This record gives sequence, C-alpha cells and structure tokens, in this order.
Amino acid sequence: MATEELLQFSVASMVENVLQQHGKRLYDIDLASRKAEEAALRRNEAAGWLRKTVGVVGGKDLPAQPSEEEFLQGLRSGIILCNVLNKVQPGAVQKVIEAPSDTVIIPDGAALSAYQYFENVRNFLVAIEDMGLPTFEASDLEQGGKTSRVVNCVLALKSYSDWKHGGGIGLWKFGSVKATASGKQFVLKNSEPFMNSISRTSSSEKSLERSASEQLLLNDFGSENGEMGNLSLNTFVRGVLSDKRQEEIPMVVENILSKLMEEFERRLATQSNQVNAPCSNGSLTPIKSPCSNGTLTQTSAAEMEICTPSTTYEENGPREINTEENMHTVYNNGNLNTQIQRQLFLVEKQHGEIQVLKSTMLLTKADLKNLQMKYNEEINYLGAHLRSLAHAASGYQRVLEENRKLYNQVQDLKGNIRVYCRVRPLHGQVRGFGSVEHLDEGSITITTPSKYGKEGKKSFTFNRVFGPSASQEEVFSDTQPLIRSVLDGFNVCIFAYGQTGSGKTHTMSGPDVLTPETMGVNYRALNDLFLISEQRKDIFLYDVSVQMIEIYNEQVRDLLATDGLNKRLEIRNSSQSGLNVPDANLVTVTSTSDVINLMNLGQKNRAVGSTAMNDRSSRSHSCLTVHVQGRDLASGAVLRGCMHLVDLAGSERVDKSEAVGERLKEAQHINKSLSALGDVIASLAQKNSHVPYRNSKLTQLLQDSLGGQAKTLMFVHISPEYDAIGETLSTLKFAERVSSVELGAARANKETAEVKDLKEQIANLKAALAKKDGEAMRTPNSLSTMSSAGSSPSRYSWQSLNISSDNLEMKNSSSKPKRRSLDLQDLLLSPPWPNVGSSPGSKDYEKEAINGDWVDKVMVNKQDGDRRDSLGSWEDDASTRQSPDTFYQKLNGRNQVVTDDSDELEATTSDSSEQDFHWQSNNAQKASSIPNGIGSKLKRPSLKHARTMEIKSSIPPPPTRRLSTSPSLPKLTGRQAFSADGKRKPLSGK
Ligand SMILES: Nc1ncnc2c1ncn2[C@@H]1O[C@H](COP(=O)(O)OP(=O)(O)OP(=O)(O)O)[C@@H](O)[C@H]1O
Repeated sequence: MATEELLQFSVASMVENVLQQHGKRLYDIDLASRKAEEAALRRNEAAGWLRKTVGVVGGKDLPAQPSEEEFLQGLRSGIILCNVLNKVQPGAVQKVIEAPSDTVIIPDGAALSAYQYFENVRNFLVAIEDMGLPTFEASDLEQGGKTSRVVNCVLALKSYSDWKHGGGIGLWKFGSVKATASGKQFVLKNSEPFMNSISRTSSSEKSLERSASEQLLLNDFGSENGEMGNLSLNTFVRGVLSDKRQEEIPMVVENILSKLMEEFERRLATQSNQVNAPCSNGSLTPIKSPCSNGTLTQTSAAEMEICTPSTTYEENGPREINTEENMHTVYNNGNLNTQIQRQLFLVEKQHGEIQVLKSTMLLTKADLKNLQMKYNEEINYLGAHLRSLAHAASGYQRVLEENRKLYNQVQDLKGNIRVYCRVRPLHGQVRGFGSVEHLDEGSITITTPSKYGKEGKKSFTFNRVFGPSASQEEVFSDTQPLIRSVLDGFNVCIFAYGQTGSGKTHTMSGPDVLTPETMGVNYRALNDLFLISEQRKDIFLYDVSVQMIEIYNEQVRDLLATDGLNKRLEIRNSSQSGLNVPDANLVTVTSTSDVINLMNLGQKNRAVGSTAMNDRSSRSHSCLTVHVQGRDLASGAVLRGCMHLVDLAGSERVDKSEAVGERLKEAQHINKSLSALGDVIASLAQKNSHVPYRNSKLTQLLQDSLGGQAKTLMFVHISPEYDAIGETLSTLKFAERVSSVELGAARANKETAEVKDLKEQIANLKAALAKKDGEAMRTPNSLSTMSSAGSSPSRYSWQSLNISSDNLEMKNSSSKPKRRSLDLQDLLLSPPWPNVGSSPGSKDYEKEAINGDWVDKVMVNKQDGDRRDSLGSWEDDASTRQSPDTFYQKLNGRNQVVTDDSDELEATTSDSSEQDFHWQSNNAQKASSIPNGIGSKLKRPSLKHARTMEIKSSIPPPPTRRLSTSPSLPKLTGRQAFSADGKRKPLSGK
C-alpha cells in the first residue's frame, strides 16, 4: 500500500507546496527553469546511455547533449531504440529495419523513413509495454512531441538494464534517479533521514537492491499525481540548492526540512481532525479507506485511524511511529490482520463508549434543561415574591406614614403636645452619633456605655426625630402646618427645651451668621405667615404684629424696649389669645425683613453669657409672640391667632457649667423655672385639678399654651456627647411625659358676624344704661340708689361711661377703628415706659387701658369666664364686676384646668386680652401689601434696619416720651453686653 494512499494527501505535493511557499519565496526558485534543467539532464543521461549501449547507429551519432529535437530526431527511426532494447532484452524486437547505408540511394528516402519508423517504433513500444516499462506514443517522436515521455521510457529501460546487470534481485520498479554531475554532496547534522533518503536514492543507481517500501517511498516522492510531475524530490531539492553556496546549504536544508516537518504534522493533524470530526447529523464522517482489501470502502473515522500511518496501538496505549516504521509494521510484519482486528476491537469499544457518553450527555442535557426550567420557575417565583414584598414594604412605609399622620391627628384632636426631638451634631470634628445608638423618623435609642445589653439602651418615641444632619428647613417643614393654623385663628406655641448647649437657640433663631439656609424656626414661621397671608389676600386681610420678651432671673422684660434698658414687665394674666404680657411693645410687621430687624433687636437685648458648656449661653427664656388678626373680606368674620415662639434657657449642672457669681444666680433661676415647668407638665399629665402655673414666671407665660386650647409643639434637644448622657436621658424622659399631656382639642378664635351683632347689641344696651346713669347722676336719688346697691359707684360709673363712649365710637367706626402707631424710630429713642406718661400700672395707664375695650372684652368673653369663673355671675351681677386687674388676679388665683363645655359664643370668642384692642384698632393702618422675602445673608443683630420700621402701640406716646437718648441712660443690653464674668444690670422694674 502506498504511503500516498495511507495519507490523505500527496507527500510530493506537500513538499512542493512547502518548497514553493518557503523555498521559492526564500530562495527565489524558478521552477520552470529547474524543470527544463532537469529535463535536459535526463535527456543527456538517456542520450549518453543510448550512445554507450549501441554506439554509432547508421553513421549518425546522438550528440552528447542533444536538444529535444536532436534527441527525437536521433530516435525517430526507431533503430536505436530497438537495438538498445535488444541489447537489454535480447530478442525483444524480432526484426529491426536498419537504415540503408550511405551508399544505397533511396529514391524516396522520406517515405522509407516513415515506414521504418513506424515498424521499428511500433515493435519497440509493444516490447516495452510487454516488459511493463513506461511507454510513449509514436507521435511523441515527432517534432513537438513529448520528449519527456520518450526520455522517461529510455531511462526506465536503462534502469531495468542496470537492475538486470545487478543480478535482477528483488522486485524492480522504475523510479531511479541518478545524481547529476552538478549535484552537490553534503552532510548535515540532524538531517540524517533526508540524507539517507538521498543516499539511498543515489545508491539505487549502483544497487537495485531496494526494499519495496523504499521503492514506494521513492515512487511517492516522484508521484505522477504530484505537481512535481517527473521531478524527483531529490532533483528538486538539488535544484533548490544548486545556486547556494556550500556554507548556506545546511541552513537552507534545515529550514526546508523544518518547514516540511511542520507541514507534515499540520496535515496529519488536519487529517486526524477531519477523521474525528462528527458529521452534522452527529455521526462520524465516513471517509474513503483503502484499507484491508485494498479497495476503497466507506468506513468510519475510527477505522480509518488504523490506516493512518502515524499512530499504532499497543497494549499500553497508542504509540507514535513514523511512516517508514508503519510501513514496516503493515507490510513486513505480516500482522496486518491481527492489528486491524485489534484496532477494530478498540474502535468498537471506543464507539461503544462514545455511544454511552452520548446517551449520558443527552441525559445530562435533559437534566440540565429540567434544572434550568426549575431554576427559571424558582427565579420567577422569587421575583414575584420579591415584588410582592417590595410592594408590601412600600405599602408598609405608606401605612407607617399614614399612621404617623393619623397619630398626629389623634394627638391634635386630643390636644396632645407634639414633641419633636432634635439631636445636635457632636462638637468639633468628631464623627458619629455619640450616645445615640439609633434613630428613625419617630424614635430614638440612647445607649449608656457603662451599662450592658438591654439595660444600657433606652428608646423613646416622639412625633418626629431629627438627626444631627437635619437641616433647618427639614426641621421646620413639619412645623409649617402649625403656622397655617395661626392664620386660621388658632393659638400656637412652639418652644425649645433641652440642656444648655444642646441647640435650642440654633433651632429657634439659627447660628450667629444667618443665611436663608441657616435661619431658624422664628424667621421661617414669620416668613411663612407672610407667604400664606399673601396667598389669601383676596379672602382675608391679615394684620401681623410681634412682641418679644424674656424672663431673666424671674423678671419679665421687654426685649423690644429701645431705651437701652430692658423694660420690666408683669405677666398679668394668661388669656386664650396668648398675650400674657399686655404692656410689652407690640410692633406691627408687614414683611419678613421687618421681623428680622425686630428679632435682631430682641436677640441683641437678650441676656447671653459664657459658660463652660456654651460660650454664648442664653441666660433667659425668650418669647417671641406673634399676633395675627385676619378679617374675612366676604363675611366680615374676624380670626385671631397667636403664636408663641419660646427659646428656653437651658438646664445646666452648675458643676459642669462652672457657673459662679451672676452665672450661678442665673443658672439657679433657670433650673428653678424649668423644674416648675416639669411640675406643671407632671400635673397636667396626671390630669390634676390643680396645676401649679404660678410657681414661676415661665409657667405663667406658658400657661395658655400648656393648659389652654392651643396647639403646642415642643422641640426637645439633646447633646449626643457621652458625658451628657445623664442630662440627655432626663431630658428625653421629660419630653416623653410632655408628649402624653392632653390639652384638649384646639379651637379657632373666630368671631362671626352673629357675635359681632351681639356685641353691638350689648354696646347699645351699655350706652343706654350709661345714658340712664348719667341722668341718675344728675338726680341725687339715683346716686344713693346705686350706692345702696353695694357696688363702687364711682368706679363702676367711670368704667361704664368710658366704655359706652368707646363702644359708641367703635360701633360707629367699626370698619375704621382708631389706632395709634409709633415709628420704630420712636421705639428706639423712647425712654422706658415707667418713666413717662401713663405707665402700665399707674392709675392713668389703667384708665387708658380700661378706656379701650378691656371691659368690653370681659363682658363679652364668656369663654374666659367659663374657663376660670362663671361668666354669668360676672355679667349678670354688676355688683361683682371688678377692675381688670382684680379680674386677672382672680383668674390667676383660680388656676383651673380648662374645660370644654363652652357654647357657640365661647367657641367663637376667645380673646380677652388687652392686645385685642390693638387688633381691633389696627385695621385702619393695615399694610396695603405684605411683602416678604428673606435677605440673602443677615447678621444678627442689626439695628440699622430696625430703625426704619414702624411700631404701633396701643397707647399714643405723649410728646414728653419722645426723648432723645439720654447719655445718662445705659445703652441697649444685648448679647455683647454680657461678658464672661456675667455682669449684667437688669433695669429695676416699676
Ligand atoms: N443642629 C445644629 N447644627 C450645627 N450646630 C449646632 C446645632 N445645634 C447647635 N449647634 C451649635 O451648638 C452650639 C450651642 O447651640 P445653642 O447655643 O443653640 O444651644 P442652646 O441649647 O441654645 O444653649 P443654651 O441653653 O446654653 O443657650 C452653637 O454653637 C450652635 O451653633
């Protein structure tokens, strides 16, 4: 079996390819010229041998190196060919028609020649064919015939002759080549196989003893199928090397050989891949196999492997063998059948295994698909589950939010004090939350490092909890609804509570440098008031005015006093309108900037001192009171809302704050008042009948907000430092108690048209009564009648008369109530109230006040009466009527818990304060527009703007009040006025 047949590619063509791809490219071989050269060499060889064998024929000799034509011409008669053949194989051509001698004249030489040619050539070719040698066509001897075939035939004959001369041992097969004269002999390290091949090939010239396999190899290399045609590998290689220098040859040959090896291996690998490659239908590719019986059969690749010469199987597995060895295995050992059977068995076995593998693979595939399906199902299920969970979670969040709102609403309905907790950031650059372990929207957990486990943790729930990073805006956002309430006629109290340095002033006012972002609740609340009132301007006409007071060392002082000394005030009575300090300056404001200026003034006047806990510690409780009166433009109904914005002084442990001297005194007052606040809260929480409001000025001030029908919000502040944990816990416990206090549902202070009518009727009656009184006064009898009634005639008459005239005036000009205003300039330059004119508390002042509508209020405001006394007895029994002072004293003395049993009138009249007078009289000077807006950056305090503001006062300042600032009077006291030593001189009161 030829190697070419075993291999699925032609070795010759492969060699040629390699030589062409690499040899030709590297050494620029001109194949055509090489072929021509080779053809000439062979021709010369053939001619030489013919000459040598038969000598000169017919007087004509073949040239030693004939051209093609010369060669053909010499042989065209067939005489030389027949003679040579007869020499090699005697008798092969029975009759050779010799050429006529030179002496014989041939009349038609040409015709004779043609005949001779035909006979001789035909006989020669027949004999050659019989011998099994390569033949050619007679026409090949003609001009233009295939010389190579003729040369091939001659050389085959020569080869045969040589073989015969050599003893005719073994099989002969044509294929010998002879080393040309120009062939260079060389020996190359590592090129033994090739050299062997060449040397074997060369020696074949000398010895025809050659193994069949060698012969086959030679045939293979000279395969007619290959593109090399008749060129042998040897010749071809020689051709390639012919123009190389001796020293270049080893490298060139090595390169060619390595390329050959590469190519050989590549092709073997490709063939092996093709053999093993499964068809598209999954079966193994059937390929042509010349195995076993030598016929081409369709067989499997596995079977084909047996025929692949590169691999053989042994017990211990496959072993690589070279082609030659394989040929020996196949042809020389004679074990082909056993081998094939063994390998067939192996193939069968492997086939079986492949089948098993296939089915396993199919099973695995099915399992995988199954798994995939299950996995998909699981994923889908999980996805759906997750979606439902997410839905539930968002629903839960919504429910929580809803719950919080509902909870707040319930609290509103019950009148609970709302409590918002705010955690100050840790001081300095310290990160973290300190003692705050956890906080969320509505709860906070404090951890005590010294305690372990549950013991060390305490949670508190509030309406809202703000962490250290909460902005001023966020903190205010939840407060906004309360601001709206004020405009709807409710009383609101927002107060900041917490230990010193925990951020109360920060929340209520903001830091020292104010920007729109850092402004505190006070500014934002007022700004909102203006915004909403502007939005409602087509429905309501609002008046807004403010007061600002402080409680410093148990003295109430007017922070808007501009005399340089803080005016000392009295908290005379708490009323539902929330005006607890009737004689404090009340300033009408029409824009946020007005408010800012006023608050700056107030802050400047406020008592501030430096302690170890806070270098700008507020040493007083401050209260900014905002009064809002809105008139419904359509119905004429009047709404009165009031808002207290209270920044309490912080509780402090004097050992920590290191307070001494003045600071210590302040601290004691602060702590005492806060403890009084605690008592009030505790008593309210327990629903005690007696609530000790009077124990401190602070509780007196907050009485309405804590015990009345106000909407109250407490911002409780905590410092997250670990060393403040004690204060933090007690603050939060206090706050928790505050949040449990139920105040009762808040009510709007709305005065309907009906109430107005009633008021007017009362006023008319009063006027009629006064008229009667007047008449009676002129009659001695009537005076004695009144005296005998047991009342104080002078006072009563005085009141009645004044009231009646006032009421008449009010009635006649209800839409244009009288009002007196004071420029801020006046306010800033005015001396303290007590020093001039009719000061609060003085008789004149009292008269003036009463001359307003105090009595009117007292008489019509049943609610106050109901709450604290019986309005009926007050109205019905004139003998029990008292002066406003007495009335306040009486009310304060009672301190009863608010009840809800008021009638329509009670619900709609809520104001009994002196300040209502201002409201009623303020309409005429209502601001035509209420601009608002907060300056971009404001410094607190700033008096500059404040001087341009308008201030309204209930009592017209007498000319004598307009004093220029006296150099003898101390300047305004403010934050700057307090040095670290705490020296501050409060103005002595009246
Ligand atoms: N939320 C906050 N963010 C940033 N700084 C804050 C915050 N709260 C408070 N501070 C700062 O902490 C310091 C103390 O705050 P603040 O003066 O408001 O405390 P306080 O409770 O009013 O103290 P005191 O009762 O002594 O008057 C200030 O410098 C203030 O700017």
